[in-house]
Amino acid sequence: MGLYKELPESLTEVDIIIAGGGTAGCIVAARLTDADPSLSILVIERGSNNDLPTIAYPLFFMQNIVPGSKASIFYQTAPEEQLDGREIIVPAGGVLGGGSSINLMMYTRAQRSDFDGWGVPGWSADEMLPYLKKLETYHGVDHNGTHGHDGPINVSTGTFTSTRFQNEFLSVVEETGWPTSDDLQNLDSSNGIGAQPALRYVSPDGARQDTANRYLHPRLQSGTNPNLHVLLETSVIRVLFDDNKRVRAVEFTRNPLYHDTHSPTQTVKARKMIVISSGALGTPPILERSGIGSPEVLSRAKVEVVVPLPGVGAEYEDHQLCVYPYHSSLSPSETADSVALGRVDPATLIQNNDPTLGWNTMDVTCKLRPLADKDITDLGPAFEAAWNNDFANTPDKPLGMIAPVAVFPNNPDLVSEFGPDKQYFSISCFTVHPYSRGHIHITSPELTSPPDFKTGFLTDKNNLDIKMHIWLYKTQREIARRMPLYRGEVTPCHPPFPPSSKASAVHLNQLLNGKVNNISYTPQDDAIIEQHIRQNVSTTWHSLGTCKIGSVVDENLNVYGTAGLKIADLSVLPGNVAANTNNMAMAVGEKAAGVIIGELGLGL
Ligand SMILES: Cc1cc2nc3c(=O)[nH]c(=O)nc-3n(C[C@H](O)[C@H](O)[C@H](O)COP(=O)(O)OP(=O)(O)OC[C@H]3O[C@@H](n4cnc5c(N)ncnc54)[C@H](O)[C@@H]3O)c2cc1C
Repeated sequence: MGLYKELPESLTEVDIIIAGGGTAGCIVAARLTDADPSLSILVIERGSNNDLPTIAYPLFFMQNIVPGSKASIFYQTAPEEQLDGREIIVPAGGVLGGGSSINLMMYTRAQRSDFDGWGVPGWSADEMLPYLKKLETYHGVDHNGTHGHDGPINVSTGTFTSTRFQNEFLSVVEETGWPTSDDLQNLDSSNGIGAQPALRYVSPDGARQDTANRYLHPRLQSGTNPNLHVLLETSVIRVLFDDNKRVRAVEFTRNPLYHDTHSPTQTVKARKMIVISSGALGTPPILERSGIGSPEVLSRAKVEVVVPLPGVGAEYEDHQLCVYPYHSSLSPSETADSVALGRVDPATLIQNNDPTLGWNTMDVTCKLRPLADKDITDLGPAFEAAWNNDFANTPDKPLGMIAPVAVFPNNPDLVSEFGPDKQYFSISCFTVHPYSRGHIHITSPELTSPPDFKTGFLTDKNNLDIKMHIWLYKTQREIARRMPLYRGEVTPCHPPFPPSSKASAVHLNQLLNGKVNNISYTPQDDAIIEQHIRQNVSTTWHSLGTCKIGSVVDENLNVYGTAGLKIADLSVLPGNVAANTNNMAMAVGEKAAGVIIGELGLGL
């Protein structure tokens, strides 16, 4: 099996090197070796194999991002003034399979207008649909043939759903006036706006569907792809070029996280191509260490310029997340609190083959935009102008996504006073087309130097992103209050409204009586919400756009000014998408493989 922790001495040169064995990288490798098994391919992955129990069982997803986990890379920003001076930590996948091995497995697809809005040849919704279908075996209802039925990634409800929680949330969304459907991910139904019962990257028998297990390992194990090689626990430092700026080789070293002794720098040559696939936060540093990037950044970092490309590492985007927990009348068998709050030993669940093991706690997928004009005008003239410009005429463009989870996801100490038998739910809200941008750049040629990273969250000059969050806060809270299982807000995790405010948090013994009226918020309340968001907004782990098509790569993913160098990961997205981003990363992998197969004439 071609899975190594040390490069075999015989392997000094291959046809194609893939720098990063993450979500997209595993797909590129698998599709290329299928197209031509004689092609020698080397994937170099910074992390370990993905054979950990926290990865195998969907329920334990949070364990992959707790501090100290080796399954994630923790990219840390400098203090960000607009976020109350906080240093934000953005985890990304750090094992084989990348984000797909550690993520929350929520299945959503980008909107038709996301693809079409880019205006990039080959990347429209209709042109990308074949790739979206190719990657999946969809176990939901497929009304109009827009889903795939024989791809590697199973999309299903998994082995458990918290049905009462799901039904109550969907009913309130529908009563409020948004559509609900069994499939909002087909690029067209209800313009993709509204809510649906969640599907996940989990097989019907409860296995996580990451791209390492679903694309790469079967080829490594089958014996039919002897020229596919995967080097684990090894970091790519940079790409080396010849005098014509054609790629020649990759420089790499063993990852000190896994190897005690100092490792020398090694190189491996690429005959045909190098594909960088190290993710939106991992790819720009590799390019910059290779001399590709903004001349100012490179000069500060003391790296010689090979190709000046100011777009590298610029324009960092993420979705920006706030999570609001609630007290509930749910029973222990309807939430994941037993695991999250340490009330049950995970080993017991495994021993009992508990159905919740194949669950990710998120039972509804929801993309919302305001129903009433007043909601827009209430957010002020600058927001109204932005809405009219960017949203009003694009009816499938949501303002945000709202994901209810049947668990208390914060520090257990915050709810210990309420006793060991209490159950919670939370509503996660994230903006999907934020206006703010950040950046990631190297600060030296060394792999080990911390990057200059800023998320830039909430830095847009007209405060439009914070307005979206204020709308999301009020909207999700009205939905929560109308669910019969709602029993009030978990106070430390909501804006600290004073007791005199009509918006102050409550803790109830029973559901809200009679007709529930919307809370009316004063300007002081809005200021308190804003401050709370600045103090709490965080990553949705949806990093993208740091090496955009049109700025760093062309539509065939070639890095401008070089030959034989491509990028295949979420750094290439020219704009944001109103979806969780795993689907897009897999689609980029499929698309990149299709382009390379065509260019190299493989499988003809
Ligand atoms: C905690 C978390 C939860 C998420 N939840 C969801 C969800 O529920 N649904 C959803 O759709 N999306 C979710 N996402 C987002 C989604 O998983 C990512 O957008 C997607 O996986 C990114 O794919 P990628 O190929 O661009 O990069 P990645 O999958 O991150 O791949 C990059 C790979 O490169 C490796 N690498 C980095 N630097 C180097 C180097 N120098 N040398 C060698 N290798 C390197 C990394 O270890 C990694 O394996 C989540 C992400 C995270 C982190």
